[in-house]
Amino acid sequence: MGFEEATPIQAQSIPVALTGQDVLGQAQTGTGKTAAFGIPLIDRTDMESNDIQALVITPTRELAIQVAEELNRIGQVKRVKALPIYGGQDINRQIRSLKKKPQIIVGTPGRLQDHMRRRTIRLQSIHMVVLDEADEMLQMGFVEEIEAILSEIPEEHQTLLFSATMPRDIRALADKFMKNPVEIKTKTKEMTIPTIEQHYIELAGGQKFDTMCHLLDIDSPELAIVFGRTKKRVDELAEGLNKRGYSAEGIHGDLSQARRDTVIRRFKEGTIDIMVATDVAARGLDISGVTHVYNFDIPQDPESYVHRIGRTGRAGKTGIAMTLVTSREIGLLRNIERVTKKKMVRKSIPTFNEVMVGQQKQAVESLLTVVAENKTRNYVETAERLLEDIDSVTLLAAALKMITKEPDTTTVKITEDHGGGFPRKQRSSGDRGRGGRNRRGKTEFKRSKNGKSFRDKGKRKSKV
Ligand SMILES: Nc1ncnc2c1ncn2[C@@H]1O[C@H](COP(=O)(O)OP(=O)(O)OP(=O)(O)O)[C@@H](O)[C@H]1O
Ligand SMILES: [Mg+2]
Repeated sequence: MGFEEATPIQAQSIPVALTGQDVLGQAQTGTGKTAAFGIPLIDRTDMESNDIQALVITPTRELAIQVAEELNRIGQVKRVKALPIYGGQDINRQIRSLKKKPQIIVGTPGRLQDHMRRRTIRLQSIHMVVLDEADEMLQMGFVEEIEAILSEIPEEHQTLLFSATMPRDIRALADKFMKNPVEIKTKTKEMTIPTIEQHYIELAGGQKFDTMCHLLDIDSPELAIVFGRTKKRVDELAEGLNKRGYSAEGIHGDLSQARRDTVIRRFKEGTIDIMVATDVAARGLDISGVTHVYNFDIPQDPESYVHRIGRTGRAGKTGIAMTLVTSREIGLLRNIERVTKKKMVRKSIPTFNEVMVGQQKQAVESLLTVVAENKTRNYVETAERLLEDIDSVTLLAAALKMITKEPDTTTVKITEDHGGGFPRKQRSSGDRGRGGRNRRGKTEFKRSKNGKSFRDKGKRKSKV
């Protein structure tokens, strides 16, 4: 895979996990936790057996796909097969793939339970379980589902639990699901990666959109993720950015899985360079080339912040994170700083002049590239003729004006947002917050005509 040395979390976890002990592993975003649990999983897979031997549970579908891909890369030589099983994908197709005897399943809780109910997945031979982003699954209220899944797994199994954040209540989960876990924490003062520059701008809600555009103009990110608080805002933001001439697409839990897959693919290939997302894309996603993360809306809790900005600055790369915050939300920002033990640098709203400077810089770069290509012969005669009447500075300035993208002022309306202010856990059940994920629990339990539960479907939809 081209890795030259193990990252600290890998160096510390792999030997312990290889002995079969339970591991509770915490290390910053982008430091290779997937391989930290993936290498022991692959190593401890018995190729003589045709059974499913390991189960990885992830909070989102995209993460299930990505983790399965990474496990397949790690297991390539040994020929270990990992299969992602997630909601929104044709279940019959998954049933067919399950018949091909993968040794490892990577799944989201809801769909895993679907397969358990249909008896299309056998968990009786599993001896390794990984909870990736364990604290998020706890936060999303997946504990019951995970318990139900684990109850079908033989008592004798190893559990590996990983995340970049381990809030205190994760202990309860660890106590519930693990046996004397070895706790491995890579030593760092700050919870965030030092190579990510962290900035914030304090502004009024109504200034956010223009400011966002100006930042994009100045920074000209290679790939950027813009996080919005709700699905509706993500839709409006993506649409607004397109109106202003940026190539952006939104991703959130109300879109079809096919659409979500398309957005991720187009973002990875660089067909679009801005992905606007809810927290559905905050965890675990490893997309190279993400140079900037913008929190159009400040996240509700510090963990969410850590994971969101961790989509940049991965595997030793640098990154820039910018958070837009209104004055009434400044408390949330200070709380994030306190928990991450890292101060964000305050920036001011970019001025028109700064935007112009940024845009002109890009225009000059394009111009100089053309100069370097040395293919302007066909234009020389015209240029010389023009220079007879107009002085060179005026002429060049006019050409620059033509190729410079001046700030676009197309009117864009983003619905005012009154949602911020409380951490997720404290919010009331009517709050739309993170896609209504807290509207969960038994009250939503419904039965369809054929007796199958719709509950998971509804829950899953609202969560991821
Ligand atoms: N030993 C290594 N050397 C170099 N790169 C590595 C190494 N191990 C993993 N990577 C790469 O680093 C990137 C980040 O890894 P990974 O996604 O596992 O991070 P993570 O710790 O799980 O992050 P997050 O907390 O965001 O989920 C991946 O592209 C991975 O292939
Ligand atoms: Mg990860």
